[in-house]
Amino acid sequence: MTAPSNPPLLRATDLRFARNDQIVFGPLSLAVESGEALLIEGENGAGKTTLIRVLAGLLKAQNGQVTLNGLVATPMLQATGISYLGHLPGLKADLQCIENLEHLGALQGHRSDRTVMQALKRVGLLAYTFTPFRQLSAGQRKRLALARMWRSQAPLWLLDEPYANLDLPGIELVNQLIAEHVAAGGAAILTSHGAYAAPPVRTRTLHLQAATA
Ligand SMILES: Nc1ncnc2c1ncn2[C@@H]1O[C@H](COP(=O)(O)OP(=O)(O)OP(=O)(O)O)[C@@H](O)[C@H]1O
Repeated sequence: MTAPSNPPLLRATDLRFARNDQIVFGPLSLAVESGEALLIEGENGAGKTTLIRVLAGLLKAQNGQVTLNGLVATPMLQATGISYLGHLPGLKADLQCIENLEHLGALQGHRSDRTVMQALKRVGLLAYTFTPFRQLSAGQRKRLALARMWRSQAPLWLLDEPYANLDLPGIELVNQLIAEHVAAGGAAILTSHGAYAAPPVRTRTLHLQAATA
């Protein structure tokens, strides 16, 4: 008798999303398991952001189902199981870097073994600890969003264009963070409009093509 295998961290089945009767993607199915990454590729407008927002529970698909660890996704399961890094980083313009991480950690929970200062150091922002978010460059903002994700307890990371605005060390940082997270049993789904970077881990690729109405 074979041992039952664990369900994937996330499985999407027959997902289809349309706006005003115009299909954006689908129906499509995908899964990501503990210990791997899934790269969603596609040109501008192919629907990558839309798909990742559906997976995060920020948009509702017309058809299909998303499960997390075999359970139908609910807002509660998505809030605890998923850490989402989107184009808008969800950080407060008037708060300092340290205040932003403290605020979000208190609100969303955080790993007890990762302090705010460790997170700022990890992403190369120690010198900006007391700088208000609004004064950060685009790449520094992305780094702060990565610091929030690094402290998160969620096993599944959803990263929308994580390499955008980052210099080469920043791209390497994203890859290292994903590699460590995946090696520790987590999983990551990330989007990219070009295959100019990919995490150095077991990675599956899904190619999205803009749907023609
Ligand atoms: N709020 C919106 N209202 C109407 N249409 C939208 C909205 N957001 C996106 N779209 C459309 O949905 C399609 C998919 O957009 P999406 O942002 O998911 O693409 P993408 O693959 O992430 O593109 P990019 O690589 O440029 O970020 C595009 O045709 C876009 O114009």
